[in-house]
Amino acid sequence: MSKLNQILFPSEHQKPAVLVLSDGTIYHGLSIGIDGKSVAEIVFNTAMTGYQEILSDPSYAEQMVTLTYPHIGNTGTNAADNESAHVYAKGLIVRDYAKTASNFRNEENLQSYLIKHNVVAISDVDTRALTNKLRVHGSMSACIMSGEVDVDEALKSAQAYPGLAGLDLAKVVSCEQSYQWEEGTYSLEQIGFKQNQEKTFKVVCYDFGVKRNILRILDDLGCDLTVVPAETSAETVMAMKPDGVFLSNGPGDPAACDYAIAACQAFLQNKVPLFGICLGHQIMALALGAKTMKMKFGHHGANHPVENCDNKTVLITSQNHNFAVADENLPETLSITHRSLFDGSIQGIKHKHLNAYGFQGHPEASPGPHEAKIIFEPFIQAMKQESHNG
Ligand SMILES: NC(=O)CC[C@H](N)C(=O)O
Repeated sequence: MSKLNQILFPSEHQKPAVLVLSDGTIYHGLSIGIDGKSVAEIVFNTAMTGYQEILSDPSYAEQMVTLTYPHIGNTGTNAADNESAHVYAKGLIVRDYAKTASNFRNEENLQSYLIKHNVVAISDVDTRALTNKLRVHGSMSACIMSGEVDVDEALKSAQAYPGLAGLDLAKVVSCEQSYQWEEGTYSLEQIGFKQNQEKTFKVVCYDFGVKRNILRILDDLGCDLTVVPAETSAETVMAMKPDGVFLSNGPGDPAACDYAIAACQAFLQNKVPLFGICLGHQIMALALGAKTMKMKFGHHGANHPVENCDNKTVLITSQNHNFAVADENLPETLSITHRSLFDGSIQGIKHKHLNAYGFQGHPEASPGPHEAKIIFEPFIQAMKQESHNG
């Protein structure tokens, strides 16, 4: 098939697909992925761009994503925009799949990308009605079936799915072996990733499902990065003599990651500068004695306003979380640095006496606005200060 045909007619004919929610709601549509069945928790994401980065964000393991932006597929996909080596989302739900991908960076249309990565996906769904339902009722289990469709079986599967609470997925998606990361952020001028030579700090990054753009930003900021598997002990990491430890984003319930909470407590005891993003922030909070809770429908999007509690400035942030640090019984040693302007939930914390910082949103964006990049600064400053102190 010629490239033009591939773009205009991504499949010979479109097969039927169905999305069934655990409350019995049924949406019929068309398959834009593989034939098959997928069962997971369903969430909605309000980002207007970045479907490829969303699909390849490991934090979406065991979730299927409905995108509220109606036209999906218009910019195609490319190798540079993957946030990891796989697609982790367990399904994709869209309103209108764009059969023509038009972008100078396009390498492969979304449908063949989905098929290549074994994703079940459905288009022609009333995603506005679906999102309204999820907002009112909260997250639910759901099943997508495509190709051969059996609504009764889909409903049974959706209702049997237990949900995310209590699930430790960080160690499932984590890397198997440690590795060095040596790549900066993407430069449109260079049409490629920056190669930064100057490395000032040795940082060990716990991979709970890390997004590549976090590593790239840390690389830009002068960090010599060693990425380690989720279950690496604190002793192993301390033996590497890091200037700081970074705790990544990742899927699942933070309270189930007891090994990571224990490692984090050891770093706090040893006064190693710590910085956690999303799951990493939640794990750090748990290590410090805070509690986490499951939210009604979470935060997923690239347009979430977050207030800096000190100076009352607002950041528009990228978000993807279903759990949050609870206000109740927050230890005295922690101060709240940021709150969501949507629902008031805790979005940032710091320890009052140690160099330990957590941010609930995704300051690396990808997709999303870049203004939250300043969130990396306190960690970098803490490592600078520690190296001055000796
Ligand atoms: N993006 C993330 O790191 C998500 C953290 C956690 N799994 C949550 O859903 O809240």
